[in-house]
Amino acid sequence: MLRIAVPNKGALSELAIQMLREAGYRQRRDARELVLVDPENHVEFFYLRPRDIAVYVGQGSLDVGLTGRDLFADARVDDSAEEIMALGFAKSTFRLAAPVGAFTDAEQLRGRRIATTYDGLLADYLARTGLDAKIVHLDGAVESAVSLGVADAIADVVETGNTLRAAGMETFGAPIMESEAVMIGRRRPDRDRPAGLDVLLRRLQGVLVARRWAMIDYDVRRDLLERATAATPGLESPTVSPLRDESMVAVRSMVPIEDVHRVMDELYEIGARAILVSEIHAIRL
Ligand SMILES: Nc1ncnc2c1ncn2[C@@H]1O[C@H](COP(=O)(O)OP(=O)(O)OP(=O)(O)O)[C@@H](O)[C@H]1O
Ligand SMILES: O=P(O)(O)OC[C@H]1O[C@H](OP(=O)(O)OP(=O)(O)O)[C@H](O)[C@@H]1O
Ligand SMILES: [Mg+2]
Repeated sequence: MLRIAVPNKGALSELAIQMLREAGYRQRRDARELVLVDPENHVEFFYLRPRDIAVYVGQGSLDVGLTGRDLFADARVDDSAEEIMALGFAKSTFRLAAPVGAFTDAEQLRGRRIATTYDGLLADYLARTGLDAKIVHLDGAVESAVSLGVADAIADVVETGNTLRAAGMETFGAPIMESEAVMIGRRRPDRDRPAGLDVLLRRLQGVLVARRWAMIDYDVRRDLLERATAATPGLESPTVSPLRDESMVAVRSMVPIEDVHRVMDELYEIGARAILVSEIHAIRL
């Protein structure tokens, strides 16, 4: 049975569980459940602290796990585990920040104190850039570290920047890491690939595509077909079906969700009518 680690709380947990549900797996209903077996799919889910997931996968206790790229880097288990798929949610950047106006460049942190909950990630960054600074480890709410005098700057997760702004802080220097939820797995030869892993990855890939694409249908005059299908090339090639009115055809194609309205406008201009867009629930490419 494939053993999969899933975040049990925090920013990743609900979205990870939702994605696994969309991929057709059973998920726990009660937040106190620590283990859940999905016998039909031959997988077993272990609900663990997001920070610990890389440790379990790195040690080989579990086959794969959903975690954040930043948490994975922070755990420093790169020699035994690797990122196998980016999952497209919980996107954030890991950045340096300080009270507005305090610093403009990372170089200015030489000899200063930086507070973070991601010591490993920060230490690797400091080593990589040859910056000699002191790391102050905290457990959370690092935005208060500077005003309370335990650090000169912080290194933390930034999404909207609202938390920083509310604390009177700003980012400076280049981002240390672009993060998002990822699937990690133990490094091992292909022949030792655990059963069920390929199915899991194909299903998750399907969810990612279904989230990015919609289905578009429309009717158009045959003589306008070339122009219309140029606007809706789809993933492979649009389906064109005859209509009872032989001067017309029906077209069905996939279209990126962010382009839906622009494409509908374009099709209407070309002369297509009865343009309808529907959601894709699941897909296997
Ligand atoms: N506001 C956010 N937007 C997007 N991703 C986020 C956000 N906050 C945290 N994350 C991501 O979630 C993961 C860790 O967050 P989570 O809240 O689960 O842990 P934590 O904050 O370290 O722990 P805790 O909240 O229990 O102290 C990281 O991968 C991080 O990049
Ligand atoms: O840029 P923003 O959109 O404001 O998001 C970033 C904030 O979100 C996370 O905090 P979380 O809510 O997990 O609280 P925590 O400090 O307890 O981890 C992170 O640690 C930042 O503080
Ligand atoms: Mg948090």
